[in-house]
Amino acid sequence: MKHFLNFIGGEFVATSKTFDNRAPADNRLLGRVHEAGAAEVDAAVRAARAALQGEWGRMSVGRRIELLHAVADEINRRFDDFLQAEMADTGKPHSLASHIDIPRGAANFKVFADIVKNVPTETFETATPDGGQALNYAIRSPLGVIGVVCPWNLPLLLMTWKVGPALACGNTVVVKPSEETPATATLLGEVMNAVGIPPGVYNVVHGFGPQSAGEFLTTHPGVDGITFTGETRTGEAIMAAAAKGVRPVSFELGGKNAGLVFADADFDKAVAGIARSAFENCGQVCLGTERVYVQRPIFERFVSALKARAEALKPGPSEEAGVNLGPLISREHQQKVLSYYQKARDEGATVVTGGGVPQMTGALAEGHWVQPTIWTGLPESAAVIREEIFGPCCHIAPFDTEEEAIALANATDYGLATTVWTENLGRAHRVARQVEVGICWINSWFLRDLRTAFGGAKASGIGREGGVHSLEFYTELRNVCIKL
Ligand SMILES: NC(=O)C1=CN([C@@H]2O[C@H](COP(=O)(O)OP(=O)(O)OC[C@H]3O[C@@H](n4cnc5c(N)ncnc54)[C@H](O)[C@@H]3O)[C@@H](O)[C@H]2O)C=CC1
Ligand SMILES: O=Cc1ccc(S(=O)(=O)O)cc1
Repeated sequence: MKHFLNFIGGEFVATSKTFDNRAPADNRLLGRVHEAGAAEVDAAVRAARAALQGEWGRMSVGRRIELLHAVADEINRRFDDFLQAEMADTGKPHSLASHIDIPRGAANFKVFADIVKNVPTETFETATPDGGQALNYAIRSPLGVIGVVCPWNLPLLLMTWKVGPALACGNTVVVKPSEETPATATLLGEVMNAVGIPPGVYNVVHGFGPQSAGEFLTTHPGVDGITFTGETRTGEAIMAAAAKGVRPVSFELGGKNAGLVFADADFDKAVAGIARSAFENCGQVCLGTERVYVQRPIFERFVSALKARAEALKPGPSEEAGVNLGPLISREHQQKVLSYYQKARDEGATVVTGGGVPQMTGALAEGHWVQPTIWTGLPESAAVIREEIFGPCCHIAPFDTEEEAIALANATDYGLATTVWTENLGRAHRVARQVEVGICWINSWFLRDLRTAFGGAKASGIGREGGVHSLEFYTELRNVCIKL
Protein backbone atom coordinates (compact mmCIF):
# COMPACT_ATOMS: atom_id res chain seq x y z
CA MET A 1 0.00 0.00 0.00
CA LYS A 2 1.31 3.44 -0.97
CA HIS A 3 1.56 6.10 1.74
CA PHE A 4 1.47 9.83 1.01
CA LEU A 5 3.50 11.43 3.78
CA ASN A 6 3.92 15.01 4.88
CA PHE A 7 7.25 16.63 3.99
CA ILE A 8 8.62 18.74 6.83
CA GLY A 9 12.15 20.09 7.18
CA GLY A 10 13.38 17.84 4.36
CA GLU A 11 11.97 14.65 5.89
CA PHE A 12 8.91 12.55 5.12
CA VAL A 13 6.68 12.49 8.18
CA ALA A 14 3.95 9.93 8.93
CA THR A 15 1.01 10.62 11.23
CA SER A 16 -1.42 8.33 13.01
CA LYS A 17 -4.50 9.75 11.24
CA THR A 18 -4.86 8.74 7.60
CA PHE A 19 -7.48 8.91 4.86
CA ASP A 20 -7.95 7.09 1.56
CA ASN A 21 -6.72 8.44 -1.74
CA ARG A 22 -8.82 6.96 -4.54
CA ALA A 23 -8.56 7.13 -8.33
CA PRO A 24 -11.45 9.06 -9.89
CA ALA A 25 -11.41 6.86 -13.00
CA ASP A 26 -12.40 3.64 -11.21
CA ASN A 27 -12.44 4.45 -7.48
CA ARG A 28 -9.53 2.07 -6.81
CA LEU A 29 -7.52 2.72 -3.67
CA LEU A 30 -4.27 4.50 -4.58
CA GLY A 31 -2.96 4.77 -1.03
CA ARG A 32 -3.34 6.31 2.39
CA VAL A 33 -2.74 10.01 3.00
CA HIS A 34 -1.20 11.00 6.34
CA GLU A 35 -3.21 13.93 7.66
CA ALA A 36 -1.20 16.67 9.34
CA GLY A 37 -2.59 17.91 12.65
CA ALA A 38 -1.90 21.26 14.28
CA ALA A 39 1.44 19.92 15.60
CA GLU A 40 2.72 18.90 12.14
CA VAL A 41 1.58 22.19 10.60
CA ASP A 42 3.37 24.05 13.37
CA ALA A 43 6.51 21.97 12.77
CA ALA A 44 6.33 22.75 9.04
CA VAL A 45 5.96 26.50 9.64
CA ARG A 46 8.87 26.42 12.10
CA ALA A 47 11.01 24.49 9.62
CA ALA A 48 10.17 27.06 6.96
CA ARG A 49 11.11 29.91 9.32
CA ALA A 50 14.38 28.23 10.26
CA ALA A 51 15.31 27.78 6.58
CA LEU A 52 14.57 31.44 5.96
CA GLN A 53 16.90 32.41 8.77
CA GLY A 54 19.48 29.83 7.74
CA GLU A 55 21.27 28.72 4.57
CA TRP A 56 18.40 29.60 2.19
CA GLY A 57 18.03 33.11 3.57
CA ARG A 58 21.78 33.71 3.18
CA MET A 59 22.07 32.13 -0.27
CA SER A 60 23.07 34.34 -3.22
CA VAL A 61 20.41 34.95 -5.85
CA GLY A 62 22.66 33.26 -8.41
CA ARG A 63 22.88 30.02 -6.42
CA ARG A 64 19.15 30.08 -5.71
CA ILE A 65 18.45 30.35 -9.41
CA GLU A 66 20.80 27.48 -10.20
CA LEU A 67 18.97 25.32 -7.69
CA LEU A 68 15.54 26.18 -9.12
CA HIS A 69 16.76 25.29 -12.61
CA ALA A 70 17.94 21.99 -11.12
CA VAL A 71 14.43 21.43 -9.69
CA ALA A 72 12.94 21.94 -13.17
CA ASP A 73 15.52 19.60 -14.71
CA GLU A 74 14.81 16.93 -12.10
CA ILE A 75 11.04 17.16 -12.72
CA ASN A 76 11.77 16.64 -16.40
CA ARG A 77 14.12 13.74 -15.62
CA ARG A 78 11.36 12.13 -13.54
CA PHE A 79 8.68 13.20 -16.04
CA ASP A 80 7.07 9.77 -16.14
CA ASP A 81 6.81 9.49 -12.33
CA PHE A 82 5.02 12.84 -12.20
CA LEU A 83 2.84 11.91 -15.15
CA GLN A 84 1.75 8.59 -13.65
CA ALA A 85 1.07 10.21 -10.27
CA GLU A 86 -1.00 13.02 -11.78
CA MET A 87 -2.96 10.70 -14.07
CA ALA A 88 -3.78 8.35 -11.18
CA ASP A 89 -4.87 11.18 -8.87
CA THR A 90 -7.03 13.01 -11.45
CA GLY A 91 -7.82 10.47 -14.19
CA LYS A 92 -6.97 13.06 -16.82
CA PRO A 93 -5.96 11.84 -20.29
CA HIS A 94 -2.29 11.19 -21.04
CA SER A 95 -2.40 13.70 -23.90
CA LEU A 96 -3.42 16.49 -21.53
CA ALA A 97 -1.20 15.69 -18.54
CA SER A 98 1.86 15.12 -20.72
CA HIS A 99 1.38 18.32 -22.74
CA ILE A 100 0.18 20.74 -20.09
CA ASP A 101 0.37 19.66 -16.45
CA ILE A 102 3.86 18.22 -16.13
CA PRO A 103 5.75 20.48 -18.59
CA ARG A 104 4.23 23.53 -16.87
CA GLY A 105 5.25 22.07 -13.50
CA ALA A 106 8.87 22.28 -14.63
CA ALA A 107 8.51 25.57 -16.52
CA ASN A 108 7.10 27.33 -13.45
CA PHE A 109 10.49 26.98 -11.75
CA LYS A 110 12.62 27.99 -14.74
CA VAL A 111 10.57 31.00 -15.80
CA PHE A 112 10.39 32.62 -12.37
CA ALA A 113 14.05 31.93 -11.62
CA ASP A 114 14.94 33.82 -14.79
CA ILE A 115 12.52 36.66 -14.06
CA VAL A 116 13.99 37.23 -10.61
CA LYS A 117 17.50 37.21 -12.12
CA ASN A 118 16.62 39.87 -14.68
CA VAL A 119 14.23 42.28 -12.97
CA PRO A 120 15.69 45.66 -12.04
CA THR A 121 14.46 47.90 -9.22
CA GLU A 122 13.97 51.66 -9.38
CA THR A 123 16.35 54.45 -8.31
CA PHE A 124 15.70 58.19 -7.91
CA GLU A 125 18.09 61.06 -7.34
CA THR A 126 16.40 63.57 -5.07
CA ALA A 127 17.19 67.23 -4.37
CA THR A 128 17.37 67.87 -0.61
CA PRO A 129 16.21 71.10 1.19
CA ASP A 130 19.82 72.08 1.98
CA GLY A 131 20.71 72.13 -1.68
CA GLY A 132 22.35 68.73 -1.56
CA GLN A 133 21.32 65.40 -2.98
CA ALA A 134 19.95 62.07 -1.88
CA LEU A 135 19.80 58.76 -3.66
CA ASN A 136 16.78 56.51 -3.32
CA TYR A 137 16.94 52.92 -4.40
CA ALA A 138 14.55 50.04 -3.97
CA ILE A 139 15.32 46.54 -2.80
CA ARG A 140 13.06 43.51 -2.77
CA SER A 141 13.11 41.20 0.23
CA PRO A 142 11.26 37.91 0.51
CA LEU A 143 7.84 38.19 2.16
CA GLY A 144 8.75 35.29 4.48
CA VAL A 145 6.97 31.99 5.09
CA ILE A 146 4.22 31.57 2.47
CA GLY A 147 1.19 29.32 2.96
CA VAL A 148 0.22 27.79 -0.40
CA VAL A 149 -3.29 26.29 -0.50
CA CYS A 150 -3.97 24.34 -3.68
CA PRO A 151 -6.90 22.88 -5.64
CA TRP A 152 -7.23 19.51 -7.35
CA ASN A 153 -7.91 20.39 -10.97
CA LEU A 154 -4.32 21.01 -12.15
CA PRO A 155 -2.46 19.87 -9.04
CA LEU A 156 1.23 20.15 -10.01
CA LEU A 157 0.72 23.04 -12.44
CA LEU A 158 -1.18 25.28 -10.01
CA MET A 159 0.99 24.39 -7.00
CA THR A 160 4.27 25.14 -8.79
CA TRP A 161 2.72 28.27 -10.32
CA LYS A 162 2.90 29.59 -6.74
CA VAL A 163 5.89 27.69 -5.32
CA GLY A 164 8.12 28.63 -8.32
CA PRO A 165 7.90 32.41 -7.85
CA ALA A 166 7.77 32.13 -4.04
CA LEU A 167 11.09 30.29 -3.92
CA ALA A 168 12.63 32.36 -6.70
CA CYS A 169 11.97 35.44 -4.55
CA GLY A 170 13.74 33.81 -1.60
CA ASN A 171 10.72 32.79 0.46
CA THR A 172 10.07 29.42 2.04
CA VAL A 173 6.74 27.61 1.62
CA VAL A 174 4.32 25.32 3.38
CA VAL A 175 2.06 23.74 0.78
CA LYS A 176 -1.37 22.29 1.53
CA PRO A 177 -2.32 20.24 -1.54
CA SER A 178 -5.94 19.36 -2.12
CA GLU A 179 -7.03 16.30 -0.15
CA GLU A 180 -8.10 14.84 -3.52
CA THR A 181 -4.66 15.04 -5.15
CA PRO A 182 -1.78 14.52 -2.72
CA ALA A 183 0.69 12.72 -5.02
CA THR A 184 2.68 15.23 -7.05
CA ALA A 185 3.26 17.67 -4.16
CA THR A 186 4.69 14.75 -2.19
CA LEU A 187 6.85 13.65 -5.10
CA LEU A 188 8.22 17.17 -5.39
CA GLY A 189 9.67 16.73 -1.87
CA GLU A 190 11.91 13.97 -3.30
CA VAL A 191 13.00 16.32 -6.08
CA MET A 192 13.85 19.08 -3.60
CA ASN A 193 16.07 16.72 -1.60
CA ALA A 194 17.67 15.25 -4.72
CA VAL A 195 18.88 18.59 -6.04
CA GLY A 196 20.00 19.98 -2.68
CA ILE A 197 17.30 22.51 -1.80
CA PRO A 198 17.98 23.09 1.93
CA PRO A 199 15.61 21.39 4.39
CA GLY A 200 12.60 23.52 5.37
CA VAL A 201 12.46 25.55 2.15
CA TYR A 202 9.67 23.38 0.72
CA ASN A 203 7.23 21.72 3.11
CA VAL A 204 4.01 19.80 2.48
CA VAL A 205 1.17 19.22 4.94
CA HIS A 206 -1.71 16.98 3.92
CA GLY A 207 -5.32 17.21 4.98
CA PHE A 208 -8.62 18.97 4.51
CA GLY A 209 -9.75 22.58 4.91
CA PRO A 210 -11.83 23.42 7.99
CA GLN A 211 -10.46 22.04 11.28
CA SER A 212 -7.66 20.36 9.42
CA ALA A 213 -4.33 21.25 7.78
CA GLY A 214 -5.84 24.04 5.61
CA GLU A 215 -7.26 25.94 8.56
CA PHE A 216 -4.24 25.18 10.81
CA LEU A 217 -1.96 26.62 8.14
CA THR A 218 -3.94 29.72 7.25
CA THR A 219 -4.53 30.65 10.91
CA HIS A 220 -0.91 30.01 11.93
CA PRO A 221 0.66 33.28 13.09
CA GLY A 222 4.04 32.20 11.68
CA VAL A 223 2.73 32.39 8.11
CA ASP A 224 3.52 35.77 6.52
CA GLY A 225 1.29 35.55 3.45
CA ILE A 226 -1.20 33.15 1.86
CA THR A 227 -1.67 32.31 -1.78
CA PHE A 228 -4.74 30.29 -2.72
CA THR A 229 -6.51 28.90 -5.77
CA GLY A 230 -9.98 27.45 -5.38
CA GLU A 231 -13.55 28.24 -4.63
CA THR A 232 -14.63 31.82 -3.90
CA ARG A 233 -16.30 30.85 -0.59
CA THR A 234 -13.08 29.20 0.60
CA GLY A 235 -11.28 32.39 -0.36
CA GLU A 236 -13.60 34.31 1.94
CA ALA A 237 -12.79 31.96 4.86
CA ILE A 238 -9.05 32.23 4.19
CA MET A 239 -9.27 36.00 3.92
CA ALA A 240 -10.94 36.13 7.34
CA ALA A 241 -8.12 33.98 8.74
CA ALA A 242 -5.49 36.22 7.12
CA ALA A 243 -7.07 39.34 8.63
CA LYS A 244 -5.56 38.33 11.98
CA GLY A 245 -2.06 39.72 11.76
CA VAL A 246 -2.97 41.74 8.62
CA ARG A 247 -1.30 39.20 6.34
CA PRO A 248 -1.43 39.65 2.58
CA VAL A 249 -3.34 37.26 0.35
CA SER A 250 -3.24 36.41 -3.34
CA PHE A 251 -6.36 34.66 -4.60
CA GLU A 252 -7.30 32.95 -7.85
CA LEU A 253 -10.97 32.03 -7.39
CA GLY A 254 -13.92 30.80 -9.38
CA GLY A 255 -15.33 31.95 -12.68
CA LYS A 256 -18.44 31.83 -14.82
CA ASN A 257 -16.68 32.65 -18.02
CA ALA A 258 -18.34 33.67 -21.25
CA GLY A 259 -17.39 32.73 -24.78
CA LEU A 260 -18.52 35.26 -27.41
CA VAL A 261 -18.74 34.00 -30.98
CA PHE A 262 -19.43 36.63 -33.64
CA ALA A 263 -20.87 35.79 -37.05
CA ASP A 264 -17.62 37.02 -38.64
CA ALA A 265 -15.52 34.44 -36.74
CA ASP A 266 -13.58 31.70 -38.46
CA PHE A 267 -16.35 29.18 -37.82
CA ASP A 268 -14.31 25.98 -37.54
CA LYS A 269 -11.69 27.56 -35.32
CA ALA A 270 -14.39 29.03 -33.07
CA VAL A 271 -16.14 25.68 -32.69
CA ALA A 272 -12.84 23.92 -31.88
CA GLY A 273 -11.84 26.68 -29.45
CA ILE A 274 -15.14 26.72 -27.58
CA ALA A 275 -15.18 22.91 -27.46
CA ARG A 276 -11.76 22.98 -25.80
CA SER A 277 -12.69 25.71 -23.37
CA ALA A 278 -15.91 23.96 -22.32
CA PHE A 279 -14.76 20.33 -22.17
CA GLU A 280 -10.99 20.19 -21.58
CA ASN A 281 -9.99 18.59 -18.28
CA CYS A 282 -13.65 17.50 -18.11
CA GLY A 283 -14.60 21.15 -17.62
CA GLN A 284 -12.58 21.43 -14.41
CA VAL A 285 -10.62 24.54 -15.29
CA CYS A 286 -11.38 27.86 -13.64
CA LEU A 287 -10.81 29.53 -17.03
CA GLY A 288 -13.33 27.26 -18.77
CA THR A 289 -16.36 28.50 -20.67
CA GLU A 290 -19.77 27.61 -19.23
CA ARG A 291 -21.74 30.43 -20.94
CA VAL A 292 -21.53 30.62 -24.72
CA TYR A 293 -23.15 33.47 -26.68
CA VAL A 294 -23.33 33.12 -30.45
CA GLN A 295 -24.45 35.79 -32.92
CA ARG A 296 -27.85 34.88 -34.30
CA PRO A 297 -27.01 34.27 -38.01
CA ILE A 298 -24.70 31.36 -37.08
CA PHE A 299 -26.45 30.20 -33.90
CA GLU A 300 -28.16 27.01 -35.14
CA ARG A 301 -25.14 25.91 -37.16
CA PHE A 302 -22.85 26.54 -34.20
CA VAL A 303 -25.02 24.53 -31.78
CA SER A 304 -25.00 21.55 -34.18
CA ALA A 305 -21.25 21.76 -34.69
CA LEU A 306 -20.50 21.96 -30.95
CA LYS A 307 -22.90 19.05 -30.35
CA ALA A 308 -20.89 16.97 -32.84
CA ARG A 309 -17.66 17.90 -31.03
CA ALA A 310 -19.11 16.97 -27.62
CA GLU A 311 -20.38 13.64 -28.91
CA ALA A 312 -17.01 12.83 -30.46
CA LEU A 313 -15.22 13.07 -27.11
CA LYS A 314 -13.98 9.70 -25.92
CA PRO A 315 -14.08 8.98 -22.18
CA GLY A 316 -11.79 6.30 -20.85
CA PRO A 317 -8.62 5.47 -18.94
CA SER A 318 -5.76 8.00 -19.11
CA GLU A 319 -3.39 5.75 -21.07
CA GLU A 320 -5.81 4.49 -23.73
CA ALA A 321 -5.16 5.77 -27.24
CA GLY A 322 -7.70 8.31 -28.43
CA VAL A 323 -9.12 9.01 -24.97
CA ASN A 324 -9.66 12.74 -24.49
CA LEU A 325 -12.18 12.94 -21.65
CA GLY A 326 -11.38 12.02 -18.08
CA PRO A 327 -13.67 11.63 -15.08
CA LEU A 328 -14.64 14.27 -12.52
CA ILE A 329 -12.43 14.39 -9.46
CA SER A 330 -14.73 12.77 -6.89
CA ARG A 331 -18.11 11.20 -6.26
CA GLU A 332 -19.10 14.38 -4.41
CA HIS A 333 -18.19 16.55 -7.38
CA GLN A 334 -19.98 14.17 -9.76
CA GLN A 335 -23.12 14.53 -7.64
CA LYS A 336 -22.76 18.32 -7.71
CA VAL A 337 -22.43 18.41 -11.51
CA LEU A 338 -25.31 15.96 -11.98
CA SER A 339 -27.46 18.11 -9.70
CA TYR A 340 -26.90 21.01 -12.12
CA TYR A 341 -27.81 18.72 -15.03
CA GLN A 342 -31.09 18.06 -13.21
CA LYS A 343 -31.61 21.75 -12.40
CA ALA A 344 -31.19 22.65 -16.07
CA ARG A 345 -33.95 20.17 -16.99
CA ASP A 346 -36.16 21.44 -14.15
CA GLU A 347 -35.76 25.01 -15.38
CA GLY A 348 -36.85 23.99 -18.88
CA ALA A 349 -33.57 23.69 -20.80
CA THR A 350 -33.40 22.01 -24.18
CA VAL A 351 -30.73 19.33 -23.66
CA VAL A 352 -28.84 19.41 -26.95
CA THR A 353 -26.60 16.55 -25.89
CA GLY A 354 -25.55 14.67 -22.75
CA GLY A 355 -27.20 15.38 -19.44
CA GLY A 356 -26.28 12.15 -17.70
CA VAL A 357 -23.62 9.54 -17.00
CA PRO A 358 -21.91 7.67 -19.85
CA GLN A 359 -22.05 3.91 -19.89
CA MET A 360 -18.63 2.78 -18.68
CA THR A 361 -17.63 -0.86 -18.48
CA GLY A 362 -15.65 -3.00 -16.04
CA ALA A 363 -13.83 -1.17 -13.26
CA LEU A 364 -14.50 2.19 -14.94
CA ALA A 365 -18.18 1.82 -14.02
CA GLU A 366 -17.09 2.76 -10.47
CA GLY A 367 -15.55 6.06 -11.67
CA HIS A 368 -16.96 9.57 -11.51
CA TRP A 369 -17.94 10.02 -15.15
CA VAL A 370 -20.41 12.48 -16.63
CA GLN A 371 -21.43 13.19 -20.21
CA PRO A 372 -20.34 16.41 -21.90
CA THR A 373 -23.52 18.43 -21.93
CA ILE A 374 -24.93 21.35 -23.89
CA TRP A 375 -28.11 23.26 -23.14
CA THR A 376 -30.05 25.95 -24.95
CA GLY A 377 -33.24 27.85 -24.22
CA LEU A 378 -32.72 28.95 -20.63
CA PRO A 379 -33.29 32.47 -19.30
CA GLU A 380 -30.22 34.31 -17.97
CA SER A 381 -31.55 33.81 -14.42
CA ALA A 382 -31.14 30.00 -14.61
CA ALA A 383 -28.82 28.36 -12.07
CA VAL A 384 -26.59 26.78 -14.72
CA ILE A 385 -26.02 30.23 -16.24
CA ARG A 386 -25.38 32.00 -12.91
CA GLU A 387 -23.37 29.49 -10.83
CA GLU A 388 -19.96 27.91 -11.44
CA ILE A 389 -20.47 24.21 -12.14
CA PHE A 390 -16.90 23.08 -12.91
CA GLY A 391 -18.04 20.32 -15.23
CA PRO A 392 -17.98 19.56 -18.99
CA CYS A 393 -21.03 21.61 -19.85
CA CYS A 394 -22.21 24.90 -21.28
CA HIS A 395 -25.35 26.80 -22.14
CA ILE A 396 -25.54 28.45 -25.58
CA ALA A 397 -27.71 31.52 -26.22
CA PRO A 398 -28.03 33.79 -29.26
CA PHE A 399 -27.25 37.52 -29.33
CA ASP A 400 -27.69 40.24 -31.93
CA THR A 401 -25.32 43.14 -31.29
CA GLU A 402 -21.80 43.68 -29.98
CA GLU A 403 -23.17 45.78 -27.09
CA GLU A 404 -25.54 42.98 -26.12
CA ALA A 405 -22.72 40.40 -26.18
CA ILE A 406 -20.57 42.56 -23.88
CA ALA A 407 -23.46 43.15 -21.48
CA LEU A 408 -24.19 39.40 -21.34
CA ALA A 409 -20.53 38.57 -20.70
CA ASN A 410 -20.39 41.10 -17.85
CA ALA A 411 -23.67 40.08 -16.21
CA THR A 412 -22.02 37.95 -13.53
CA ASP A 413 -20.41 38.43 -10.13
CA TYR A 414 -17.28 36.73 -11.48
CA GLY A 415 -14.60 38.22 -13.71
CA LEU A 416 -11.92 35.71 -14.58
CA ALA A 417 -11.72 35.13 -18.34
CA THR A 418 -13.52 35.64 -21.64
CA THR A 419 -12.80 34.08 -25.00
CA VAL A 420 -13.88 36.10 -28.04
CA TRP A 421 -14.10 34.76 -31.60
CA THR A 422 -14.11 37.32 -34.43
CA GLU A 423 -12.08 38.15 -37.54
CA ASN A 424 -12.82 41.87 -37.08
CA LEU A 425 -9.75 43.42 -35.46
CA GLY A 426 -11.50 46.60 -34.36
CA ARG A 427 -14.26 44.62 -32.70
CA ALA A 428 -11.72 42.37 -30.97
CA HIS A 429 -10.05 45.40 -29.37
CA ARG A 430 -13.34 47.04 -28.44
CA VAL A 431 -14.71 43.93 -26.78
CA ALA A 432 -11.43 43.15 -24.99
CA ARG A 433 -11.43 46.62 -23.46
CA GLN A 434 -15.01 46.34 -22.17
CA VAL A 435 -15.24 42.83 -20.74
CA GLU A 436 -14.72 42.96 -16.96
CA VAL A 437 -12.21 40.12 -16.62
CA GLY A 438 -8.58 39.54 -15.72
CA ILE A 439 -7.80 37.84 -19.03
CA CYS A 440 -9.44 38.14 -22.44
CA TRP A 441 -8.45 35.70 -25.16
CA ILE A 442 -9.16 36.60 -28.80
CA ASN A 443 -9.44 33.63 -31.17
CA SER A 444 -7.75 31.44 -28.57
CA TRP A 445 -8.16 30.00 -25.10
CA PHE A 446 -5.71 29.05 -22.33
CA LEU A 447 -2.81 30.35 -24.42
CA ARG A 448 -0.43 31.26 -21.62
CA ASP A 449 2.74 33.31 -21.56
CA LEU A 450 3.99 33.06 -17.99
CA ARG A 451 5.39 36.60 -18.13
CA THR A 452 1.88 38.08 -18.36
CA ALA A 453 -0.38 39.14 -15.49
CA PHE A 454 -2.89 36.51 -14.44
CA GLY A 455 -5.79 36.89 -12.01
CA GLY A 456 -9.45 37.63 -11.66
CA ALA A 457 -11.59 40.75 -11.49
CA LYS A 458 -14.71 41.02 -9.26
CA ALA A 459 -15.35 37.82 -7.22
CA SER A 460 -12.72 35.89 -9.21
CA GLY A 461 -9.74 36.93 -7.19
CA ILE A 462 -7.42 39.39 -5.55
CA GLY A 463 -4.10 40.40 -7.01
CA ARG A 464 -2.19 39.36 -10.08
CA GLU A 465 0.49 36.70 -10.44
CA GLY A 466 2.71 35.95 -13.42
CA GLY A 467 5.93 37.54 -14.61
CA VAL A 468 7.09 40.52 -12.59
CA HIS A 469 3.57 40.80 -11.11
CA SER A 470 4.29 37.78 -8.93
CA LEU A 471 7.04 39.81 -7.29
CA GLU A 472 4.43 42.25 -5.99
CA PHE A 473 3.02 39.54 -3.77
CA TYR A 474 6.06 37.39 -3.02
CA THR A 475 8.38 40.24 -2.03
CA GLU A 476 8.35 43.23 0.23
CA LEU A 477 9.48 46.26 -1.80
CA ARG A 478 11.58 48.53 0.40
CA ASN A 479 13.07 51.91 -0.29
CA VAL A 480 16.50 52.99 0.91
CA CYS A 481 17.15 56.75 0.99
CA ILE A 482 20.76 57.92 1.37
CA LYS A 483 21.57 61.54 1.99
CA LEU A 484 24.72 62.08 -0.04
N1 LIG B 1 -10.39 28.45 -9.53
C1 LIG B 1 -9.93 27.22 -9.60
O1 LIG B 1 -8.92 26.94 -10.22
C2 LIG B 1 -10.65 26.16 -8.89
C3 LIG B 1 -11.95 26.31 -8.48
N2 LIG B 1 -12.57 25.30 -7.81
C4 LIG B 1 -13.96 25.51 -7.41
O2 LIG B 1 -14.12 25.04 -6.11
C5 LIG B 1 -15.11 24.01 -6.07
C6 LIG B 1 -14.81 22.97 -5.04
O3 LIG B 1 -13.48 22.48 -5.14
P1 LIG B 1 -12.64 22.27 -3.84
O4 LIG B 1 -11.34 21.60 -4.04
O5 LIG B 1 -13.54 21.66 -2.83
O6 LIG B 1 -12.28 23.78 -3.59
P2 LIG B 1 -11.96 24.40 -2.25
O7 LIG B 1 -11.83 25.85 -2.43
O8 LIG B 1 -12.92 23.90 -1.22
O9 LIG B 1 -10.54 23.76 -1.88
C7 LIG B 1 -9.31 24.21 -2.39
C8 LIG B 1 -8.26 24.04 -1.30
O10 LIG B 1 -8.61 24.81 -0.15
C9 LIG B 1 -8.58 23.99 1.01
N3 LIG B 1 -9.56 24.52 1.94
C10 LIG B 1 -10.90 24.34 1.93
N4 LIG B 1 -11.47 25.03 2.94
C11 LIG B 1 -10.47 25.66 3.60
C12 LIG B 1 -10.42 26.53 4.74
N5 LIG B 1 -11.52 26.90 5.38
N6 LIG B 1 -9.21 26.99 5.14
C13 LIG B 1 -8.09 26.65 4.48
N7 LIG B 1 -8.07 25.82 3.43
C14 LIG B 1 -9.25 25.35 2.97
C15 LIG B 1 -8.90 22.61 0.47
O11 LIG B 1 -8.50 21.61 1.37
C16 LIG B 1 -8.11 22.61 -0.82
O12 LIG B 1 -6.74 22.36 -0.59
C17 LIG B 1 -15.12 23.47 -7.48
O13 LIG B 1 -16.31 22.82 -7.76
C18 LIG B 1 -14.93 24.74 -8.25
O14 LIG B 1 -16.13 25.43 -8.33
C19 LIG B 1 -11.92 24.14 -7.52
C20 LIG B 1 -10.63 23.93 -7.93
C21 LIG B 1 -9.91 24.93 -8.66
O1 LIG C 1 -7.94 26.40 -13.28
C1 LIG C 1 -7.43 27.44 -12.95
C2 LIG C 1 -6.14 27.94 -13.47
C3 LIG C 1 -5.60 27.39 -14.60
C4 LIG C 1 -4.37 27.85 -15.06
C5 LIG C 1 -3.72 28.84 -14.39
S1 LIG C 1 -2.18 29.36 -14.94
O2 LIG C 1 -2.03 29.01 -16.33
O3 LIG C 1 -1.17 28.77 -14.10
O4 LIG C 1 -2.09 30.79 -14.76
C6 LIG C 1 -4.25 29.39 -13.26
C7 LIG C 1 -5.48 28.95 -12.80
